[in-house]
Amino acid sequence: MSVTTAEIKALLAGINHPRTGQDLIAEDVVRALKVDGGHVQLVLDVLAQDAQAMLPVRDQVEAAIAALDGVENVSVLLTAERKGDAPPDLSAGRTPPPPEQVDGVKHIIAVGSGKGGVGKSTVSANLALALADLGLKVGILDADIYGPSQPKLMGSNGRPVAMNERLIPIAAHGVKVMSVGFLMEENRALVWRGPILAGALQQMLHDVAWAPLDVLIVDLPPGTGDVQITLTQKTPITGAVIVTTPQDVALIDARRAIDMFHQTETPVLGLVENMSTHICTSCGNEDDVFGHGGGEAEAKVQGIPFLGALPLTRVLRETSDSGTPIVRAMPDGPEALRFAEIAQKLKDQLAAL
Ligand SMILES: Nc1ncnc2c1ncn2[C@@H]1O[C@H](COP(=O)(O)OP(=O)(O)OP(=O)(O)O)[C@@H](O)[C@H]1O
Repeated sequence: MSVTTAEIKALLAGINHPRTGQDLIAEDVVRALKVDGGHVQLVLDVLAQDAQAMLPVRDQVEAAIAALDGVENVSVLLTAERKGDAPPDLSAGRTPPPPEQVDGVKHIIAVGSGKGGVGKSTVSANLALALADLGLKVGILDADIYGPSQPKLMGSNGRPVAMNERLIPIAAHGVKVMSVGFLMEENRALVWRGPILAGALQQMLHDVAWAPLDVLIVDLPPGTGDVQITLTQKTPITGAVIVTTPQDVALIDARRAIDMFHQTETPVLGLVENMSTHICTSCGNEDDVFGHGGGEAEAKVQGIPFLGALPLTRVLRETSDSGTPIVRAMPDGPEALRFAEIAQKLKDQLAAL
């Protein structure tokens, strides 16, 4: 039997924070808890002053979860803001250094979402493959610190090797892949948030042998934090694609993400509504259970292009879990065709620039 989120939370409520003596749930340090069958993933996000003391707690949590019935593997990431790190400056009148071009990359498209779990990584991976199918040379940079999912989605477990002081991205399904997940493994005891993390992103842009690429898709973490802001300030981005689900709460967060891109003068290339409708596995019936259309309406209000809607289907999830995204696994299916349409719209936009 699979482990449940409630069991994990109960376990975390039995482990105390070393400084305050409160349990980890009460202390509110648990982030991004994900239970997917026997796979458990979570982040302990702590204050800088507690980082060292929390290292053994991270190990303790990992061991305790691993010992639960039904757990196949577990990943506990410890993150902290470094003391003295200045927050990114978004104030008007700032003079950020001029953005640095990424060698041999024509266009960078950032894929963002206001809210986690809306399918941003799934969309990034399939969009990258659909763009490659249109004849473009494509790369994916997975900058999602809280849950780097491209290695799993793209079925790429290889380790990038260095050549001439640059990391060679992993080739998967006809595109190049680099993930913060590949970097974390070496130093996974503690990941500093904030500028350190943003620095890792800069490294993945500039110290990776991407060239030649027509498009680099950057799969951003959800929300509007340091990574997103640093990327938009330090790198000339062609534009951003926002992924949302039709639910109101996701749309509110999508609006925030759009607003951040506007503030940083990053063009928004369009909005994708994911999990728009549900397609029944047995009968093929398309059902409006989530009230589809919210994304399209929001795009209209925001004055940005609506790129398309993707259904929620079991095969979409299964193909992602198996490491062969649906655009490759079922290239003639309805989902792949919708990704192809979205990719074509983006390609047309890029050509018109
Ligand atoms: N259209 C869809 N149909 C079915 N399952 C989907 C669909 N889109 C995404 N999923 C599933 O939903 C889960 C979350 O998707 P994904 O990891 O792409 O989201 P995310 O927004 O990148 O999440 P995070 O915030 O954790 O980075 C995954 O299990 C994925 O397979």
